[in-house]
Amino acid sequence: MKRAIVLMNMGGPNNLNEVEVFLKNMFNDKYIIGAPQPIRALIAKLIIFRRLNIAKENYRELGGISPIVGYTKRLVRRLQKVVDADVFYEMRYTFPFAKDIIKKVKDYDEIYAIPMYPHHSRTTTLSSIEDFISCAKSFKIDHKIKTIDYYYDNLFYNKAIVDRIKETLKDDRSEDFELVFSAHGLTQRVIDKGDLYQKHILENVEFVKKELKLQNINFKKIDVAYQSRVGPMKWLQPYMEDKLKELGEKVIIYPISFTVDNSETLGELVLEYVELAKEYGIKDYRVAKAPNSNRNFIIALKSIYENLKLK
Ligand SMILES: C=CC1=C(C)c2cc3[nH]c(cc4nc(cc5[nH]c(cc1n2)c(C)c5CCC(=O)O)C(CCC(=O)O)=C4C)c(C)c3C=C
Ligand SMILES: [Fe+2]
Ligand SMILES: [Fe+2]
Repeated sequence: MKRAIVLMNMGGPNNLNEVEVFLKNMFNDKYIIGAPQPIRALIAKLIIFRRLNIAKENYRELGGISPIVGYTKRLVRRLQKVVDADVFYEMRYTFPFAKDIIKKVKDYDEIYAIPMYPHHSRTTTLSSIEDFISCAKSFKIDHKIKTIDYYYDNLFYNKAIVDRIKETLKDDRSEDFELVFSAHGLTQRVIDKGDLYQKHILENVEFVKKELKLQNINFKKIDVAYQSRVGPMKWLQPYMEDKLKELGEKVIIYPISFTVDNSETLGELVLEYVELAKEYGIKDYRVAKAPNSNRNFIIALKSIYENLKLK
């Protein structure tokens, strides 16, 4: 029996020339911009016109490549060591696309497509799964695919988060710090139409709180805020920019939407918001790493795969 695991993520530019392709593919996704064609293509053009140079500058500061690429490749190598399947990754908006990986795995007996999104959203999980399955259909192998909608309730995934928070705290007293879970934002409109993302984020926070309590780690205060707002629409609130104003002198931010570090974590949270934090009088501002190749996260992915095998 030949099995393949395919980790599915959003992607990020592999070099500065790919920034435009990344944004173009993202904003032409009907799950990201809800408007019908040709209005969607027009909106996409407009956003790219306004955003391309800012985005390029952000990626230049990160070394000309999205951090998502390296962290994903490393995760693939680490997972490969503990499973009886060949591990691949594919990206929704940048190379390697679903079609590139489907070509490699088409002769496998079973294909386990695991989203790198722990929370369900139509804009991320559904978009990736639908794209992967539709591509598999064109190769007549869609019946081989098993997938999962969300796993924010997985114990080992939550333990990985607590590991990262502890690493960020180092030997300092948790009671002196405020912990803020930063989630990637989404327009309020998408949520009002029934998207599960915010519900899953808030439930995830409760799972982490439970694990923190079990490990006897108590923070001064625990909060949730939303980052990465783009455009004039109303997004999920509170916005991270506003939340930072309310905080005390010692803060740990945990990037809860992500399983691997990317431009939103190492760029926006680490490089951009640190400036705002200084301005608002935060003296000790720390950002936790995403799970990446954390031991407990590898166990989580392995357990998701093993459970899917039984289905
Ligand atoms: C309408 C716009 C966007 C929606 C909706 C959205 C949802 C969403 N995105 C992620 C995860 C990531 N987003 C990343 C980058 C990014 N996202 C948007 C816009 C929307 N995201 C933009 C314009 C960008 C590019 C960066 C910028 O110009 O500011 C990334 C990082 C990719 C990388 O290169 O490292 C991730 C990851 C989630 C989880 C989500 C909804 C749940
Ligand atoms: Fe995004
Ligand atoms: Fe952003």
